[in-house]
Amino acid sequence: MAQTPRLILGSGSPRRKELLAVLGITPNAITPPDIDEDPGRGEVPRAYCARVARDKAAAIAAGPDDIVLCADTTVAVGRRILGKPADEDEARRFLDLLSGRRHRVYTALALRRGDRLWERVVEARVEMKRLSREEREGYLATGDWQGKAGGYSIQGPAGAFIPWISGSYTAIVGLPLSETAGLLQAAGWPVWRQP
Ligand SMILES: Cc1cn([C@H]2C[C@H](O)[C@@H](COP(=O)(O)OP(=O)(O)OP(=O)(O)O)O2)c(=O)[nH]c1=O
Repeated sequence: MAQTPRLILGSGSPRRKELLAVLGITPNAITPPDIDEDPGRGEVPRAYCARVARDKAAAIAAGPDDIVLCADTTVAVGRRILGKPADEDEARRFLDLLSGRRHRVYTALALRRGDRLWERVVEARVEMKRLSREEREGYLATGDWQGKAGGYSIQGPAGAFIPWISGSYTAIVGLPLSETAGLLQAAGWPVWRQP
């Protein structure tokens, strides 16, 4: 029987580690990628997100038989890309943009094993209620916006601002479990191995 390959989670996101753990998967190593996440000129959100996930997977050092799993989550308002806010002011501007409207959240997966690559982009739609000043400032004061694409996290206190989603909840949190399990299996990781 073929040996189980090593799995490297190429992500410093605690959410991605926790979501993998939901599948009973503990990676053999966790290596946060160090790449330039600036969007290129004219780059549209979906293509940007896919490209960043691919760049992350390419940047992680791994053996030829290791599986590298990387992801990127991007919030999009029309053609506008909202990444992780640099500071509270930027988070405030993002929330003002998102308040009272629907936006899209893309999470791109990139799995690499040697020179083979498996990719998926998962799209979800999210509605944020119209925020009062008190809600916005109260949320910003929690600090939960830090390190979150679009300046909010649905699994945190900002969940109180999200009355409706369409698509995968786990994709919004940062790792779509259905597609992740599918790609891991395609790359040779026994997700449903019997103990
Ligand atoms: C929209 C949204 C994003 N997020 C998070 C998921 C991602 O961690 C983060 C987007 O940044 P990413 O660049 O996708 O990931 P990261 O920098 O946290 O980690 P790494 O690149 O090392 O994998 O936003 C939530 O946790 N909840 C949400 O509702």
